[in-house]
Amino acid sequence: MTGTALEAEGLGMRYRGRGGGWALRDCTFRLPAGAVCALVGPNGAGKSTLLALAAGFLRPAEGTLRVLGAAPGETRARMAYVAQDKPLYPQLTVSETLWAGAELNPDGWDREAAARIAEPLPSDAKVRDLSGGQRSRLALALALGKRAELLLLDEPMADLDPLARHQLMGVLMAEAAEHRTTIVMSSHILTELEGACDHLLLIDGGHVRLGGETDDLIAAHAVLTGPVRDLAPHTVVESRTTGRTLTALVRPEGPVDATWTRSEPTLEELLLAHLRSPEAPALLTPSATTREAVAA
Ligand SMILES: Nc1ncnc2c1ncn2[C@@H]1O[C@H](COP(=O)(O)OP(=O)(O)OP(=O)(O)O)[C@@H](O)[C@H]1O
Repeated sequence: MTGTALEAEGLGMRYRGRGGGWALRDCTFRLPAGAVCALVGPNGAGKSTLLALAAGFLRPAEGTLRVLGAAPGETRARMAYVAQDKPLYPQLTVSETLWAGAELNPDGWDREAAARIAEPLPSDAKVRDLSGGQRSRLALALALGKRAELLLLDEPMADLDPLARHQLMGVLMAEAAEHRTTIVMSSHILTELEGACDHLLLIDGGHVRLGGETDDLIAAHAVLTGPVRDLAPHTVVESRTTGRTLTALVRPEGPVDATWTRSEPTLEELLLAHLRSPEAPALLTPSATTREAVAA
């Protein structure tokens, strides 16, 4: 195994005052260093909680989370975290914010990377007068300027217009490729993730449902169409019948009978089928499986 960016073992988190409900529970997975990982799941799934735990802003109620090989709080200098509400100092201007970023990161500030992202912003404008999308751009400029090994981005593109989204996604991907930066990015916009992210972590109801390389997760599934009959021995994630035709998304267990018409699911089909079928067993590819889980 090469380096590990994130490794969770039995990770659980509950907020005080929530009547004992778990925001995350029994989460065990690994994310290799250098991965560009989409963190997906419905509202309230636990995505922001996981990112805040990784950033060291929350503490687990149970289990462990290692970030870049250490406890989360110990690696803050090596990672950048852009929270969902993009906290910035409202009274500072854009250029003062970038100046503060440079001052706070004297050893590794990448002025050019930050300036490239912040370039369309009015440099004299106060942060409090920026639009939501402009604030997102400034927060990303700070994150990239830090030249971190790990970027934790909570819905970074949500407020951005399509052109800005496209441009910034390109910058992020170039960053990841050039510096082998690990990126974990939560998003609800599947089209934004498809093609950009090589890894996927699907969380639902506080549990990890899918984890690993996107290509491997897709390859582990098949859409089968044919006359209605038993799908054994395959693991069925979701099936539906229209007249006499059965269509199912399965994890093939051994060869697939040639009487089925078989196709590869799209990423969206894979995710939606799992979200509609909470009883389908979780699947982690080998790269997402922790050492402990392998040993057990
Ligand atoms: N500060 C908090 N206090 C109490 N409960 C919280 C707090 N933050 C989150 N929760 C709860 O924890 C669970 C997970 O929330 P979280 O924000 O991590 O989900 P999410 O996947 O990021 O959702 P979204 O896609 O809506 O941003 C939810 O049930 C939410 O209500």
